[in-house]
Amino acid sequence: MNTQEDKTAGYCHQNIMELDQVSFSYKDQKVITDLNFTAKERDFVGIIGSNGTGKTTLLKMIVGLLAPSSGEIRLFGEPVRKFRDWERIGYVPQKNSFNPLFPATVKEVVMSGLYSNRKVLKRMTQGDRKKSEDAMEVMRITEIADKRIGQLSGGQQQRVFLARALINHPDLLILDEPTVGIDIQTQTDFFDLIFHMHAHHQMTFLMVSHDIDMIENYLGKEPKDRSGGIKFYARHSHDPHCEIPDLQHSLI
Ligand SMILES: Nc1ncnc2c1ncn2[C@@H]1O[C@H](COP(=O)(O)OP(=O)(O)OP(=O)(O)O)[C@@H](O)[C@H]1O
Repeated sequence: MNTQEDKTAGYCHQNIMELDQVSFSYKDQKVITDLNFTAKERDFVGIIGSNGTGKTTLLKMIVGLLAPSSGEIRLFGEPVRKFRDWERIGYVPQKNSFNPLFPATVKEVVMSGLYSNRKVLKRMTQGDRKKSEDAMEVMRITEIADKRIGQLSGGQQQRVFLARALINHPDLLILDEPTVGIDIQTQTDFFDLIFHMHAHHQMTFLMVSHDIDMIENYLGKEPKDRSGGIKFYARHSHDPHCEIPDLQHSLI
């Protein structure tokens, strides 16, 4: 018989992202072969591998930008090709960089996260504005909200993309080498912030990184799984009551 604690633990450990015998080829070049892995709710998964092992390709498949050649990927239990609940997912792709002449402001880029992934533009509500203000405050970009994105430094731009990914309070945050081109202090602040979010929020993270020291410090020295050239490091955060503080909590 299940105790209340078992039920709570089950609720906190749902499968968020499953790779089931996933393979991928670009034309004749086989990049990923029979990959299996499951990320559970509140896992922080670090994905490590040499250049060209297919990490970015894997993330693109997970967010539905590429389809596997064979096998299946499931998000929240549903095959990606049928998945429609994209607001539950935040994605920060690799090496975002804007043409300096790109006219959008920081605020506009952050707010565009509300309409990501196939959602038709609609009128801005008071609630939307509040979400945007919260996300900018968490990423400490409120002061530069009216600046043009193309005029910011690489580190500031990265914070803007993170705010954009966070605006819908995603259950799953997917980051592709988020600290490339960012100075050491900003990298440290960034990792402190996302590790804090992992520890205190009901969020799951998938992060590709070449920063093996940072991965090992937070996720341990032994990968949970490996396949081809890709290693998956993982750490689970879990409190017995599965409480969800609001996003502003991350400021503290
Ligand atoms: N659009 C594409 N068309 C053809 N081949 C591609 C394409 N994108 C990537 N590749 C090839 O697929 C392989 C895997 O690329 P991918 O970018 O997924 O690797 P990665 O592990 O993310 O590498 P890195 O650590 O350098 O970012 C590489 O050999 C790359 O050249």
